Amino acid sequence: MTRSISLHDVSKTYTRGTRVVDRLTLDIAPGEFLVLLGPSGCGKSTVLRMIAGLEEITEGELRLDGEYANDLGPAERRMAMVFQNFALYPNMTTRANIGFPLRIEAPGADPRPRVDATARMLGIEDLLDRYPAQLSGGERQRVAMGRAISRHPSAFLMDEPLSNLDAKLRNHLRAEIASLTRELGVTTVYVTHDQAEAMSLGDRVAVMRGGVLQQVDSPRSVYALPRNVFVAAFIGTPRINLLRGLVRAPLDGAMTISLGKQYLRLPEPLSLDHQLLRVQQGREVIVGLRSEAVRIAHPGSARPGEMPITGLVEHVEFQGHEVLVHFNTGSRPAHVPDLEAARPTARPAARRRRDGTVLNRLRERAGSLRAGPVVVLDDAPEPGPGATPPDPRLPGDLVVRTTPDIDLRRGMQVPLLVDISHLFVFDQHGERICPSPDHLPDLDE
Ligand SMILES: Nc1ncnc2c1ncn2[C@@H]1O[C@H](COP(=O)(O)OP(=O)(O)OP(=O)(O)O)[C@@H](O)[C@H]1O
Repeated sequence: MTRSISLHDVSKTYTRGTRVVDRLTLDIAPGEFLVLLGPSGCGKSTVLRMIAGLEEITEGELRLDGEYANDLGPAERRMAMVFQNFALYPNMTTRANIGFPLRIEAPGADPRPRVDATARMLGIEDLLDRYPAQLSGGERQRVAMGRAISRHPSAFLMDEPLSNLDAKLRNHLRAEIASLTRELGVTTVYVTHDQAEAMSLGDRVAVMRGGVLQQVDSPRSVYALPRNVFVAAFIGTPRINLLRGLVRAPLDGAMTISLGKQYLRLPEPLSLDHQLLRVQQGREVIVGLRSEAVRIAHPGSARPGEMPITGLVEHVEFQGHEVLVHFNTGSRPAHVPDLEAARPTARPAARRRRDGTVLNRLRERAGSLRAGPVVVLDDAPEPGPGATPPDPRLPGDLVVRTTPDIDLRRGMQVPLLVDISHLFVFDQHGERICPSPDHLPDLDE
């Protein structure tokens, strides 16, 4: 009943010739809950609509249970879609709304038993005689879910189904959706731009940027082993700290990563990961530090693997159960484009001219939107004297989470310990190099 969904090299080009989904390959197992996650406009809904049959696939293949399915009509796919705007018929009661797809599917058959069973499952039996206008947002969404479930579909396709609801209700329904889909064991593809929602719901999370799949993995893996800085920055709250660093690996001294005025000394003996960093000697890299990698403490209390730096308090964000402290450590933050926007920013004209190979020209002509490297450090402008930071709302270069009992004020110089075992290093293009990727880098490169 429930089915596997495979997309192989699937692209979508709308009439204007822009590729909004670019060579996406994804295998979704029967009964799996897969979340498509990414910023607004990155192509998530388009992927969902191609799976549903509501949008034609420009290139590539869709397979349902291994069978070629590009040309199947939406009804033949036996999938149910739930949208954010619920789309209930206003002139029908809850009973009629839930029973509607059943009446279309099997005219003449009595939909009551299935409608009643569905309403029982969702706890909405007492709402069966009400019209949508007489229901709250959460109740309407439950009815919409009921309509999707009653047909016993082979897959659920959900497009931001909770985004119109308030935070409390969203959390509640999120838990309901998770347990319901698990109970039914139906393959589910769920679209959201909310990383917390993706992490709490998905068996796996597929992160997209500019129409291109960046990584598909378990929530734990996308958090702990993000493939690139985009994934690292998109997932996790507070957002990972990304600092520009320089690897120094003298033959006769300790290996360090300098962060502007300070440096992190890598503990000896060097781990295999850190030994591999030697090839980056003299190159700029991006250091990623999640909030659990840094704590406020004196060097004397350092545990093995923790290295000291200091930070100047620039801003203290009180959040009740915790405090986020924004420090200035004298390093330069690395900025990741596209985190909120749809498309990778266009590269500067001068650089485009230099890259004018036949392949690149052909690619451009084909209207390809294949998202390029996430960050190219040597393209980033050097801030001149007196230059304003790119995001004036976020002072400091390092945000550290702490308990509310520590009294910190702007202007204080504070000792910090960095846990090197939680250190991420990304190369100039934003690809993760430490912890090392599965495939070791080509040292001759
Ligand atoms: N019918 C269409 N014709 C032309 N362009 C379209 C069409 N539908 C979507 N697009 C464009 O395709 C890109 C991807 O849109 P899509 O709705 O798939 O993104 P999304 O990631 O789901 O965004 P959101 O979270 O805002 O819904 C966007 O740039 C959008 O403007």
